[in-house]
Amino acid sequence: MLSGIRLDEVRSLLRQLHCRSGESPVVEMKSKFFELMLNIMMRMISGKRYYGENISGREEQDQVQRFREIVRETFEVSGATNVGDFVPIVNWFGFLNKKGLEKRLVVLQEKRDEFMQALIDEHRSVRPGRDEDDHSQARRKTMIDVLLSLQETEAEYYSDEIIRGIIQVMLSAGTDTSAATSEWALSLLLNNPECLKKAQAEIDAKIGHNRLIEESDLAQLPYIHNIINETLRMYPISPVLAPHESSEECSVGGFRIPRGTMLLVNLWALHNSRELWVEPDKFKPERFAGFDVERDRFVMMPFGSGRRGCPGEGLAKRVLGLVLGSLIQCFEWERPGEDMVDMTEGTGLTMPKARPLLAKCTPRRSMLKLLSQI
Ligand code: HEM
Repeated sequence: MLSGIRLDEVRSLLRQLHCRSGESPVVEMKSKFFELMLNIMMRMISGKRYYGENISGREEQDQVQRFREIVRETFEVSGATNVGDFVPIVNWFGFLNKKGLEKRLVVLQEKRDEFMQALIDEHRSVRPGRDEDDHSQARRKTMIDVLLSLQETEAEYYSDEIIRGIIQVMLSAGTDTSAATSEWALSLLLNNPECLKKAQAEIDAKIGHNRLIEESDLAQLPYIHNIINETLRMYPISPVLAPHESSEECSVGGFRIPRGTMLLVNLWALHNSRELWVEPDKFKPERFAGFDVERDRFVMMPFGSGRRGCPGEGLAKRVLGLVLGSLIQCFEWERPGEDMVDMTEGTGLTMPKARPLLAKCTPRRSMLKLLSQI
């Protein structure tokens, strides 16, 4: 669903990277991935893009500025881990600080609500015409349109408040996560050029140079999947998953867990354990060739597991495959100098790289004709 939007946005990134003639070949990729994921998500939600080309008009510019401001503040506030959430006694000492953060969150939530409500109202006033044929309706239908149709039949559940909540959770859980994973993956490939060559060879053999990769090609590109899995194993975006709470008293690994206890799963330790993985600190996408999703379910779970596992897993894997596959198909990627890419982990809501990735990007000769046509 909405795969045309994802393809269009990835092609816009390819165009940007190609049309840099005269500029340095070294590109800062962190912001490129983040803006790409935000554009993909907002176009699927509302049909609008807020970064890059094709943004014109005074009113549109104002809306863009407001959206970017909200995004900046959201990630700034959510990146500020509040230690008191995990160790409540700290709140006794940092009471004033906590109040300050809470106040910022309340003000930010008001701004977000106002922005999202305006989008919902706009969609409500221009619903896809009932006299349009099925094909053009499907083309124009955004997630807000779908949620508003559900509101017509299940008004109590699909209230505007719930729709605003769904938009917000998709933006905060579904953009930074995919952007950061793309950045870790490309960084790992720059440090392991033999894996990059192998991925390129797979794409050349299965897709060739006469057309660009599409999502439907991903099933034929197992090595790209292996790269994504290996990246998520080594650099899981939520290293301790989201905090869970026992709804009943239970037992975990022989320990009695009272009802209402916060439980953090140390995913990073599981993914990097020497007992479970051979040479866990080495980037070896090949290790996933014989991976059995069912058998190895609790050894590798970058998207969590069970009822509260990530509902965006399928979408994330499709987007990551399309983005990485397209970048590898169209460009040669190298480190800007002799030094290895610094893989130090930073702090934040989703585990970011401490230093944004700089990469040398040159269009592949065999892809120049196609790149000049997009
Ligand atoms: C590489 C990309 C992504 C990774 C690694 C990831 C990972 C995770 C993890 C680890 C959790 C917590 C699961 C748990 O505690 O058991 C989670 C929750 C969630 N994710 Fe993702 N995610 C990604 C992309 C997405 C996308 C694209 C969306 C939406 C379109 C999304 C929506 C959500 C939501 C709504 C939750 C909360 C689920 C709940 O609490 O019931 N995620 N994700």
